[in-house]
Amino acid sequence: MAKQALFKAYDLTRKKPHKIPSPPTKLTESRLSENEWKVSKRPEVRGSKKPVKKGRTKKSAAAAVEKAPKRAADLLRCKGGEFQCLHCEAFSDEASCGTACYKQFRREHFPSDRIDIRGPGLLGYGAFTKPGVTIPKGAWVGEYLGELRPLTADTTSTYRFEIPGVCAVDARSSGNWTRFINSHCRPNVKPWGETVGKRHVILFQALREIGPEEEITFNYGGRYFENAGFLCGCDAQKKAHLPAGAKQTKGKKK
Ligand SMILES: C[S@@+](CC[C@H](N)C(=O)[O-])C[C@H]1O[C@@H](n2cnc3c(N)ncnc32)[C@H](O)[C@@H]1O
Repeated sequence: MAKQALFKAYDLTRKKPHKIPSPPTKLTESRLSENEWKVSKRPEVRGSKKPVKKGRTKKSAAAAVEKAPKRAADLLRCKGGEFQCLHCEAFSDEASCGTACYKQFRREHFPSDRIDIRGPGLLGYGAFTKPGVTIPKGAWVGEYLGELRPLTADTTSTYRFEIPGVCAVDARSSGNWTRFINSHCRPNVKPWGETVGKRHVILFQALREIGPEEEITFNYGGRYFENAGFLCGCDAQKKAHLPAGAKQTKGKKK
């Protein structure tokens, strides 16, 4: 896959391709805007909800909310002992599980030479398996990477995924091939929120065997299309339509 081709994108609203300025392929620690975090509510890490103590002044509660994280990557770190690592199956307070688990999981599951980015087509660019590549049912095909942002910041990006209670991963201007996965009403992968090496991750898993040169898709869901203000244009139906499983919201159809 040519490096340049990776970070072209298709803007359906302007109906033309554009290039993304800075494409770090690693989950980024850059662009962590202190101000963005200051105005946001501090993300609440799952399982770490502490009741506000009686007698705590409004001022000190506000100070806790305004403290920005030192590094974006720290946000993904699991706290407490209730998470089980998908790789080593240890619970997160056990010493054996950590960065090594995450690295090993990535090496084992995500060989980089399986995917091509093709397009632009009707839905812009898309992610396809390369000729000769077959992905078995149940395989982990990739991790959704991007900039880590507060849950409350800029919810308009159409490349935004939420890790509930943790933060949002926005692949609008950086990410990996998974940012090119289009939506389909008969998808072949599904996103999961998982824990690998004491880290919150969003992983895609094959729902069935995926053959060579097949487009990789998942169902973005009704809320995505409702927020984005357009209908699903996948080829499961002849006309633009509500995505499979979504309920019609009165007056929203365009
Ligand atoms: C995460 S991006 C996928 C990659 C995008 N096609 C590109 O070229 O960069 C999501 C955007 O792709 C387009 N898209 C993906 N699936 C679609 C679908 N089923 N119907 C309409 N637009 C879709 C929309 O523009 C959407 O905002």
